[in-house]
Amino acid sequence: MATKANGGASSLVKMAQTAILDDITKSVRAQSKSASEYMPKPSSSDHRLLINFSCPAFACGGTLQMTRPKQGDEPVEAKTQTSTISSVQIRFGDESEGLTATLPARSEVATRNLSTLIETCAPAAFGRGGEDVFDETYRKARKLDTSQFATTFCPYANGIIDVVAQMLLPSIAGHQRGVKAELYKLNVYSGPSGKFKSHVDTPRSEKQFGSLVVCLPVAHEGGELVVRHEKKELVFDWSTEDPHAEDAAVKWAAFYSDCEHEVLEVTSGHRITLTYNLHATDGVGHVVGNIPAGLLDPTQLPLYGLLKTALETPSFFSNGRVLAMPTTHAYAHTSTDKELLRSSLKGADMAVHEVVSTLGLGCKLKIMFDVEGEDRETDEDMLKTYMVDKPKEVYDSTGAYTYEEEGPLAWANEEFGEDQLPEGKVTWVGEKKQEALNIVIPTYGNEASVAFMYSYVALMVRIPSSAERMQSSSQIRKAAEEAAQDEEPQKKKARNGEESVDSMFEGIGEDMSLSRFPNRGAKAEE
Ligand SMILES: O=C(O)CCC(=O)C(=O)O
Ligand SMILES: [Fe+2]
Repeated sequence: MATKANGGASSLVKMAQTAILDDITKSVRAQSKSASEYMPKPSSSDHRLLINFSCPAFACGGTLQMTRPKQGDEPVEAKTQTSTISSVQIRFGDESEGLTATLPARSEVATRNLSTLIETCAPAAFGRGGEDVFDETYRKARKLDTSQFATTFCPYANGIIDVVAQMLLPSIAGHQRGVKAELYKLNVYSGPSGKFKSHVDTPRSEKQFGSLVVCLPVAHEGGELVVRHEKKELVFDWSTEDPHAEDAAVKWAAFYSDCEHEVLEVTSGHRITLTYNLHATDGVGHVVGNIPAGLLDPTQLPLYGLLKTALETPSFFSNGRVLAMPTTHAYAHTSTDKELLRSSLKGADMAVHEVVSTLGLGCKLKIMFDVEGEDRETDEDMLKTYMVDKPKEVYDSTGAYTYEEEGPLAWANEEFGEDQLPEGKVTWVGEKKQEALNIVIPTYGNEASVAFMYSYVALMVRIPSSAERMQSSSQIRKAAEEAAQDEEPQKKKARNGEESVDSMFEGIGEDMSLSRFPNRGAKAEE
């Protein structure tokens, strides 16, 4: 009997545990959502970067503790696990008579300047039906535009942006998207009755995915920020009685653009916030082809001068050539990728790509891989290096080779001898650093189609014949000027990525990027 009773009790315990675990699982699932739903509509060029995101929450927030100023020789306690900040300064006012409000306001002057800052702010409007509206029953606040103030507060320097990037824009396939925070307003909600009723922020760019609110250390009561998403609600209560106290802090919250949010009534004091628009960027590691015009000047890279001089020399491959340049880095891709991500080229490989693009030369990426085979003539074992455009042409969904020798492969041979490539049109530049890598890393359980592998790549650069070069040297100059000055990166990318038919690339790849040289396929334009 006793045993039975115990057994009953333990199974009840088990049932309870299972129920709790179920609840936890449901709650985690409910918090998890495809970030693509929060992202702007993908453009054709970057849609592959948006798939498979998952995000843990619709909002996140935290605290930056204020450090007390040191008293005399007093050592400051090292709080290695806590983010700290000593003060936030806001400079405002006319150029000739600008003032600085230092927060927390710990002196008489600072308190006076804080009052002047608040008085300087103008009533804040909100958008209704496409118009700016002033209606204090809906929004009672004052604001300064970014043209009217500057601040020492930097959400990058204190790590907030890193946290936001990781929480709200997790990486896919090793591609971490970057976050650009654009300072938008300084807002003051004063008690009694400062507020901003439920609204959704107006996105200010296609890539805006969220907003960041930073609450400065100024005494106030009330004014909770409530962020809602699908019947869930997060409340950020930043009221603080005494910003001089030990626990004075800067508080922050970030949330997705589609989240409805409101600022509840401030009952006393002043709730002062900095707001930022958060935009997704391609992030470090994915800038090639998307570099804003002028930010990187490829004509300053040593390779530019060398290659330009070579192109101006008539005897340099006078009949035209393809230069095959093995990359110095290996690149990740899945076994089913349709193409390699040009934008992820890095270091020297990125430099080569940018230089040849600026010089108007077509540039194609090909995956290299080695296969053990037999020399047909001597029957000897040998390692053959093949090249292929699309990973899916050579790997099956488990990451294993499925190539066919008669397929879309170009044989480069183990010595990288130029004669082995179709019609002797290719010259290898530099050395293949090591055997092609094929590291398969199963990323999501046994779903082999998303396995990753790293491959060395060859940058295939098209050198036009000297006749073509002569004809177009003025165009090269123009192209270089455009790239250095005002050409839209998208335009440049579109041109480099466009497909064309080029006899020089027959057997090497059917979709060689378009170059700026006129003697190309029908799509050439300049
Ligand atoms: O100050 C806040 O907490 C949020 C303000 C806000 O929602 C806005 O400025 O759009
Ligand atoms: Fe808002």
